[in-house]
Amino acid sequence: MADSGDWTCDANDAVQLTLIKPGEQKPTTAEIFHPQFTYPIFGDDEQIFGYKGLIIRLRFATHDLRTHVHISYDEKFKAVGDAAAVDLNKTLREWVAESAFTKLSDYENSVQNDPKAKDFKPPGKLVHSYKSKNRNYEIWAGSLADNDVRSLLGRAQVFIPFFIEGGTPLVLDDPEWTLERWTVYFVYEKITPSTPIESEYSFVGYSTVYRWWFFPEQNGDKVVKNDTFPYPEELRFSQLPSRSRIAQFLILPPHQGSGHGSQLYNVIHKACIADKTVVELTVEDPNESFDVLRDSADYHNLYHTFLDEDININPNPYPAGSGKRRPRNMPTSSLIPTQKLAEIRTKYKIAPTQFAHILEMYLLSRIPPRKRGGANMARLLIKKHNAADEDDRRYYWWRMLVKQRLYKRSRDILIQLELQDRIQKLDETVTNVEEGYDQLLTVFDAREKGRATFAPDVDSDADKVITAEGVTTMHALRAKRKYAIEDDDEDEEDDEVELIEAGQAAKKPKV
Ligand SMILES: CC(=O)SCCNC(=O)CCNC(=O)[C@H](O)C(C)(C)COP(=O)(O)OP(=O)(O)OC[C@H]1O[C@@H](n2cnc3c(N)ncnc32)[C@H](O)[C@@H]1OP(=O)(O)O
Repeated sequence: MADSGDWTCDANDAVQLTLIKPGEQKPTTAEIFHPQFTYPIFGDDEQIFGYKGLIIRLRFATHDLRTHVHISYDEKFKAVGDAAAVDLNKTLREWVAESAFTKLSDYENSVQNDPKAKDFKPPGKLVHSYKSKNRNYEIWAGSLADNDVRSLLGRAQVFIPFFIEGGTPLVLDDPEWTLERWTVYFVYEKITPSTPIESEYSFVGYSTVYRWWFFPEQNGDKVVKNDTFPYPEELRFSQLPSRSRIAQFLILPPHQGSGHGSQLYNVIHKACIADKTVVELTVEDPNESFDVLRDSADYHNLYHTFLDEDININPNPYPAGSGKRRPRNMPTSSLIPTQKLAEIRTKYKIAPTQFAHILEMYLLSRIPPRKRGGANMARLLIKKHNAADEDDRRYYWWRMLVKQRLYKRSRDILIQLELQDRIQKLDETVTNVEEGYDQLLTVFDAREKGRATFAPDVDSDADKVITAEGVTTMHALRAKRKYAIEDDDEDEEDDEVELIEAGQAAKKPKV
């Protein structure tokens, strides 16, 4: 039997994703890129056995994403006993629609001579237009109950196993009342066609958002009603109070890092704010890159409101003459304007934990860096809220506020620790949180000083940031980013928060 190493190839290299459009004589390649993951399709090792020179090319038409699968190789392993080459057609059929397994010439012909392409418009309604790097983009949105939205999403979902870790494609043949809960946003570049038959639209990315039942807080007595079930026709699930929940969010690799993710997130966020039935925007199992995008967008959206409302930590929360001894309870509502903050959160429809992160980041930004942590810490440990300098006191209270939130969310874990260990664990975690915020703030504040818009201005070179160490890039800062706490703002009640060791990055697999 041949050495298996010779017959095994890296699935991420073997799979090529290609966007194609009509050319002079035959279709040409607009973009070509490789997947980030293939483990859902080919297994954890992301290896394919049984081929030499294997190329699995998935072609997508730039406008409507009609798909084609083409497999080519130099040699295929002849089965010996149980050892046989992976059955690629069978494996891929679980992920790609049957219509993609046609003759290449038929597929190319359908792209090259599609009479509808030149009039193609993305399904749904145009909800936003913007420019990035002097190119024009549009965001369209439609209900999943719309056939055209559903069929385009069906094709776009092929990208999920390749780019969204743990993501699963949506079931598209659910009953209409449940499809109505979903809105799909498509991002397209609007191009100038180079041939008369080419479409003006070229796919960039998409997101799916669904309405998630929100149980309103009951004031007073709860009343059990004897209403009829099923509910009357007029009661639409799409009109009941709900949270909006982002489920899938993808910008294709050739377009990443150009601000499209931020534009798309802001459009979804604005739609939530405008919709009276939506209480808040939440996200299903965000990954770390999505968290950065969301933190960045939410920080910039809230920054000016916090500034206008002069949100800051009150360095003197205790009434004058109350003595040196600190009362047992945290004076939270004297430290920060809790009522006003609750109003801001409700207005912007940001989920509680996410709002707390942004607020903590903002409050930290109001304390001069030289007053935070480091050499100052030893003095602060002794002086605490009695420190002479008000920024020292603010920093002390900032740490206490973060500890308070962490403690509330991690109480079940923390109470199992000895008091000293508990204190130490909380302290380490706050330091870790602060470090993560600090790195983000370097970038966010640099951007705020330069410009400040609701929707991010994506035309300038925001990737370069000046820090104490000189000019660095977003990428370098991102690499240093730490997630100190694993938490999920959407499931406040039953969520277990894990305090993790400093320097350990939390990964949240999507399930
Ligand atoms: C709910 C979910 O589906 S979670 C899964 C999210 N999707 C994926 O991970 C699929 C693959 N990746 C992507 O689709 C994209 O890279 C996204 C959606 C994560 C980001 O979209 P982009 O268009 O590249 O983001 P955009 O250029 O708008 O940048 C937004 C911010 O996030 C930061 N960012 C972008 N990509 C990354 C990344 N890979 N890691 C960390 N930060 C990132 C940017 O620096 C930027 O910060 P700034 O606003 O302060 O400048």
